[in-house]
Amino acid sequence: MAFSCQRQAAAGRAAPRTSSRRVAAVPRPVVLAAAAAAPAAPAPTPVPPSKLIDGKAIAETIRSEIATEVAAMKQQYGLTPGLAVVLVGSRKDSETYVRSKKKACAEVGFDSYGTDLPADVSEEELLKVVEAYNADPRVHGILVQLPLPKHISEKRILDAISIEKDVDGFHPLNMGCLAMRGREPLFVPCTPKGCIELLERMNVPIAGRKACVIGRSNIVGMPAALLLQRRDATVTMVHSKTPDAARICSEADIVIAACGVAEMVKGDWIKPGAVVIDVGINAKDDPTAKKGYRLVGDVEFDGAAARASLITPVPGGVGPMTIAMLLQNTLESARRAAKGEAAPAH
Ligand SMILES: NC(=O)C1=CN([C@@H]2O[C@H](COP(=O)(O)OP(=O)(O)OC[C@H]3O[C@@H](n4cnc5c(N)ncnc54)[C@H](OP(=O)(O)O)[C@@H]3O)[C@@H](O)[C@H]2O)C=CC1
Ligand SMILES: Nc1nc(=O)c2c([nH]1)NC[C@@H]1CN(c3ccc(C(=O)N[C@@H](CCC(=O)O)C(=O)O)cc3)C=[N+]21
Repeated sequence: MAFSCQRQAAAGRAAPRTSSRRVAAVPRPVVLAAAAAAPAAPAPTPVPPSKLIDGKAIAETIRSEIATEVAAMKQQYGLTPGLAVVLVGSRKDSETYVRSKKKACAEVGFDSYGTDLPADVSEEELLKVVEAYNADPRVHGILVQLPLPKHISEKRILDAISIEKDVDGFHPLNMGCLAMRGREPLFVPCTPKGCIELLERMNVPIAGRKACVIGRSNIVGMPAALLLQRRDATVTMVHSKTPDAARICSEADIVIAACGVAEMVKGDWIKPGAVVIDVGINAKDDPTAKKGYRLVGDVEFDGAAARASLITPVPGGVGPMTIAMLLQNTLESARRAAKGEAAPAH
């Protein structure tokens, strides 16, 4: 197979990178909840703002950088980046994510295209939709929202997305290039890319540090470990069959938690001074919350924050970065199209 993943300049590689600029100062929340009335029970010590990695603010900065580049691209090439989002079925969480992706597109000046299909759509029908977007020159990125219904082969659908429009970075050729030395993927998966971007924008050194990645999924844990390892961290991966996860985690300078188990990573799993990136998004019953639940991560926040030097909150940490990275990948794809870079044979 004549295939090259090597056209992308920098996304999967160690710094320096050109696709995003470092922010000089990261906006931090300034006001701690004022203790107007003393709480009846002792509340956990508030986390100092200086410990928080404000993913929401960093993602906003990135989105405004992207908006500036989109305006320039429109002027220089008369080209507007386009993202196609395909949603199958009517899972509430998927509908919410798809809505926020389309809104983010509009805010930075992208065109977005959407196809909503019923949960019982056939694999063949879905493939036709993907193929139509593959052939559409207005579309620079294609995202098929996961998970797909059981009767559809995720593998077959992800394989059908043109690697040049694979802004999720889930195609096996992009994944394979990420795993190989001397190769560069065309796109790096958005969530792990967002985790690394947070570390870099917070000036957290990665090279030579010990990292622990909890979870080994294709979309988060595995590519996160590969990205850290590409930046010369020594990475240990923990999964559901790992017998001594707490001990392994407690040796790490950098922890990326992506196991999908609410608040599994406890405070005493965290080495004092470590940096904690919590990817998890879990709904936890909370009768005091408006919706009857609140979002928590895979890390028990208060306990971990007491020991960490930096930690991401949930929500407002990795989630907004995932969307910012999706926009960044789509912009990069449009830039390649504008420059007429040759398509690799595949
Ligand atoms: N913020 C964001 O943008 C995003 C957030 N997420 C969130 O991140 C989390 C992970 O997502 P995803 O990777 O898709 O999840 P998956 O369910 O696909 O993978 C979970 C991984 O965690 C491992 N795991 C499960 N239980 C344990 C355990 N008890 N101890 C150690 N490891 C365990 C599994 O191990 P094994 O391989 O052995 O089964 C698996 O590798 C979820 O909370 C999800 O909602 C996901 C995508 C984006
Ligand atoms: N093809 C595909 N690509 C994906 O990238 C993909 C996917 N399928 N399926 C589902 C997961 C999940 N995911 C999230 C994106 C944004 C937030 C996000 O913005 N979260 C906010 C708000 C959360 C809320 O309020 O509901 C936050 O954490 O602050 C979360 C999770 C992308 N995923």
